[in-house]
Amino acid sequence: MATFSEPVRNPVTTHTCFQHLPLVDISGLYAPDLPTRQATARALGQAAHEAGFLYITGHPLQPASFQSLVDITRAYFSQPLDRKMQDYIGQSSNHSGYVPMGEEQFASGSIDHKEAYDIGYDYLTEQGRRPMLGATQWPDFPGFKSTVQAYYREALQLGNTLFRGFALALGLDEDYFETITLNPPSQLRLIHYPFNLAASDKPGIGAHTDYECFTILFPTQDGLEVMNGAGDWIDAPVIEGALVVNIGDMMEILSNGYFMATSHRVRKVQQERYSFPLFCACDYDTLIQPIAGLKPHRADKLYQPLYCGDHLYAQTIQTFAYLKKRLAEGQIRLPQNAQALSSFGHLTQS
Ligand SMILES: O=C(O)CCC(=O)C(=O)O
Ligand SMILES: [Fe+2]
Repeated sequence: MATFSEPVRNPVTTHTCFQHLPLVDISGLYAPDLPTRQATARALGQAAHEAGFLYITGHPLQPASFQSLVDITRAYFSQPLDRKMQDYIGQSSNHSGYVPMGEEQFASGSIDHKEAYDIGYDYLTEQGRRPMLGATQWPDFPGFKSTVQAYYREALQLGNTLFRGFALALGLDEDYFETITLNPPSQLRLIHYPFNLAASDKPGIGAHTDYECFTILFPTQDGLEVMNGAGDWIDAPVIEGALVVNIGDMMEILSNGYFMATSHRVRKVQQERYSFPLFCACDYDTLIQPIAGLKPHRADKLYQPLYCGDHLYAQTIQTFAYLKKRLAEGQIRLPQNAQALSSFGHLTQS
């Protein structure tokens, strides 16, 4: 296994030393009776507590939606770079568009060997637009918008069901998250890790936690690695038809450490690889702090309240080259309470 320069691991973790990710059939979250939904939520909650990462089956997304998404993404990325740069994310008003290789850098400073297209919530109302919430920059590419938007909507619906499951798992009202997930700045990324025969020890994507509440990930190839409670990297291979769900920074705060943002990275594999994370956030102005009544699970952490959109924006400013440049030139500022990269989960910056 390749060794990359790693941040320091925080020894306090709720995670077990799992050797594979747990798998939860979530079909019970769609059951008409509450006891079945509660039992499924308990399984979801246990997996999220002990591993922070799990496979889900029994979700309503269909193979045809996955296939259409992969086909249109492959077609889009096969265009020449100068064509894709016409959709460059740095020219959008709300952080959506094409992300060339090297644009995004995580804490280790290493370059990721990937390109991406970031899709936002496509918030078309004038009022309430923010740096990470507005009209998505769509490329002029036949079939792209309709296909990607259809997947986005299905996956966001699934996210709403998972929010209900997490609410039950935390002992809250099932609809606890409903009023704070009306127009969330939830991003869908289309990621392409190009074929590379010599790809042995390069990071496809460096170690990090996701910033939002949780992520719903559809990967087409192996390569994902997840850190367990012992600090070991565990392979999360593709399971046909299953999606991967993982806990992000904001769910760690909301749950008072019961769920922990979980570090992961992608090993560069020789095969061409696509992956599609949908990062499920709360509304932009939601104050993210431990939910009243939830007891603390991490003695080492006193969570500072922060606004959902501000946290996303702060982390994005610190990782995207075009925003780092604007910050250095004084055109933009970090939001108040901005956290350093890698402030959550069991990896913290040295
Ligand atoms: O490509 C993957 O499987 C994971 C991508 C990821 O972790 C991310 O974009 O945050
Ligand atoms: Fe991630």
